Amino acid sequence: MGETRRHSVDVPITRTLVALRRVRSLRDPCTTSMSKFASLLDNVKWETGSNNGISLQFVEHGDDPCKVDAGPGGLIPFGGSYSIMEKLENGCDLHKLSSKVVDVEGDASSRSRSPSSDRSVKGRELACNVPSVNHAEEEAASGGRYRNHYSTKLGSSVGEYGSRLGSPMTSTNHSYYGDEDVDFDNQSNRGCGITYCWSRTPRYRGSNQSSDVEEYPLLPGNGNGESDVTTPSHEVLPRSLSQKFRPKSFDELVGQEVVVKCLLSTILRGRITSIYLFHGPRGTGKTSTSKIFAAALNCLSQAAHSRPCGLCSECKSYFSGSGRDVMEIDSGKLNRASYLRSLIKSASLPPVSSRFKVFIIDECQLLCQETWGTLLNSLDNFSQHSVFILVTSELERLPRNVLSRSQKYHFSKVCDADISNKLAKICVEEGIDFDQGAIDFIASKSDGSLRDAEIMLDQLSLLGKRITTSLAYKLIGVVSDDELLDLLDLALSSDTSNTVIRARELMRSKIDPMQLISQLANVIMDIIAGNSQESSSATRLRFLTRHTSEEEMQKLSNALKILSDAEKHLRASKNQTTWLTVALLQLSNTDSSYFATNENERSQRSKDAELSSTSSDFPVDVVKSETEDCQERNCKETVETVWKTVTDLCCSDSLKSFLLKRGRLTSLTVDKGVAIAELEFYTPQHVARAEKSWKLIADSFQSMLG
Ligand SMILES: Nc1ncnc2c1ncn2[C@@H]1O[C@H](COP(=O)(O)OP(=O)(O)OP(=O)(O)O)[C@@H](O)[C@H]1O
Ligand SMILES: [Zn+2]
Repeated sequence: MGETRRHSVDVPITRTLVALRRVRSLRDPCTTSMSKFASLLDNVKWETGSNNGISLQFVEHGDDPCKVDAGPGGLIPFGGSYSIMEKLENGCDLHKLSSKVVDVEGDASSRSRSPSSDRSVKGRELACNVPSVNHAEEEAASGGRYRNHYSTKLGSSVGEYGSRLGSPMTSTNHSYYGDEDVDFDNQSNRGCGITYCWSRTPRYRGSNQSSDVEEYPLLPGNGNGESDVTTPSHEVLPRSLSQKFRPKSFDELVGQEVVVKCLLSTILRGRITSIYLFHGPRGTGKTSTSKIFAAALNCLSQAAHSRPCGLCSECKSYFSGSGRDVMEIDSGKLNRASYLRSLIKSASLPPVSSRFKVFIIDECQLLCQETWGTLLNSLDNFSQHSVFILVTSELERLPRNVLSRSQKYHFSKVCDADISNKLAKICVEEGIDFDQGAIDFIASKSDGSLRDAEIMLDQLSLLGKRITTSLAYKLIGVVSDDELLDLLDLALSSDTSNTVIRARELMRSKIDPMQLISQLANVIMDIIAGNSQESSSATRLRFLTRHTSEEEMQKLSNALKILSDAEKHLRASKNQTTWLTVALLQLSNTDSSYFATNENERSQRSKDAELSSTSSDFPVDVVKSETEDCQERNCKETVETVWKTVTDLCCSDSLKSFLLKRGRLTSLTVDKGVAIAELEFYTPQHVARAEKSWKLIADSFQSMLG
């Protein structure tokens, strides 16, 4: 015991630790939907490394262990009438048209329903505004056909945009889908960043484009000093299912019943306030709702509950993109002083031709403090007819005084069943063949975001085949429930080597550790909650029959605890594959002491960890000295588990029992593909014996670490 020797042996590993890299989780709100599929590519890249190694260090127990260091336009208003747009399309000179636009504006502002001519309107009341257009007549003339038109198209016209039941738009109107293009186009054209909503085309910016907002004041050309630029039109087709199926009426919004009810009631009662704040998770319909609400505010339909009707002149001009009183504001640009000034000026003027001038500020969390301050200070100067709709998915980033002055609407995650229904409808409309299981699976993986679900469906539909569950599994990069249950079964049955083999197989080829852990946790929760009985596969039934006893249920709930603790641990770890494997090997325990919660145990472990951390200098992802977090929790037990696994994996029984009896693992360090294991033995003889078998021991470590 007095003598201490340490031996370091480098053993090449043939592969890198595949799972060191993490694919962003499907549940990560910042994840763009396309990136969810990156795991497929990642796996390809990560198969190639071969220059890694395991280093084993043999140390005899001793008082003085000697250390061996190994290194490791303005609202470019549309001309206001189709005649002008047509002229523009035909190559007419824009500048010559400006006087015509003013004329049109003049007409518009003299209409009896225009609030600009009704300065006595108090508050923001809707009810008294009688449309100058005979709505019933108009409906008879054009709209009566509208719904029928849609229903005849349903399911029959794949690829024909706008063929949507209940939509306020005509099927030939493509503009709705184009608005995202418009924004993009604005940016690429250095435009002012403000667009009319639902516009049909990217905006014409005039011949001398400039990013200076003063050249594109937010003022329409209605005699109030507002700008008069119109745009030529070209059709913009939807680029994705989610663009194509953006809801255009309250009816079409999925899963936001409370919000819809409140907003409809607001419209019915005519109690319109000046700031609305739509917040909630991404892809749940906030932006769509802001547009629908903006349209509804100006809709001329007598039947308030059916606003926006899609048929009146206001709706038509809005949906066609020629409306001038609803503006989408680019939050980034609004931080510019000149741009902000223009907006404030515009908001203080009455609408051009509609009841309300609506400013939709999407991603408003991007506004800086000064911008908020200026906006709020100017509120009193704003027209009674200016309405702001703020949209954000990061409520916590908004100043408190903004929150307190807004009417807030929370958009909740859309439930899986609603998402499934919507996807199924889209498939029927688009003529896409699908398995219900695949649709349900997509819904369950979209974390309440209908947009994410639609994007997944879109991508699967590109394969041109029937959308099956296994196709969905492959594309989304997750493992099937059956595979999960198999793995869980092995882990719960203490089948160490097969657990390790199966887990590594899955993580190598299909899924990253964070995702695997979250899927395992979900499957366990389903089983505990008894949600898994319907349409159970043979594997599931087998699993259920094997794990029904009270003790098994206890194991499952401990497993859940272990996995949830391990997930936190994994987040901070560079070697996720190893630690997930270690966590899996703990699942067969009937107590959840692996990640102990007991304070005494914790502090004892902490001491152990500190002690052991003095025996190595490797500043990396290491059991003993990794992070305070790790030290606090479970270093000792983790090391013990790793050691047990490694010995279990030894192919020689005598070596296995020798290692278990005479030696122990004191630390394991993994850094940049190099693993360093530090072993202790009772006597120099044991060290010598272990040295003779170093290759076998290294092999076991290699199997364990992948
Ligand atoms: N509640 C919903 N009802 C119907 N469609 C929805 C809903 N939520 C999202 N969608 C679909 O997702 C697309 C994007 O929705 P939208 O832009 O309104 O979401 P969002 O909540 O504003 O997202 P973000 O916060 O990322 O801007 C829509 O075009 C639509 O196809
Ligand atoms: Zn209308």
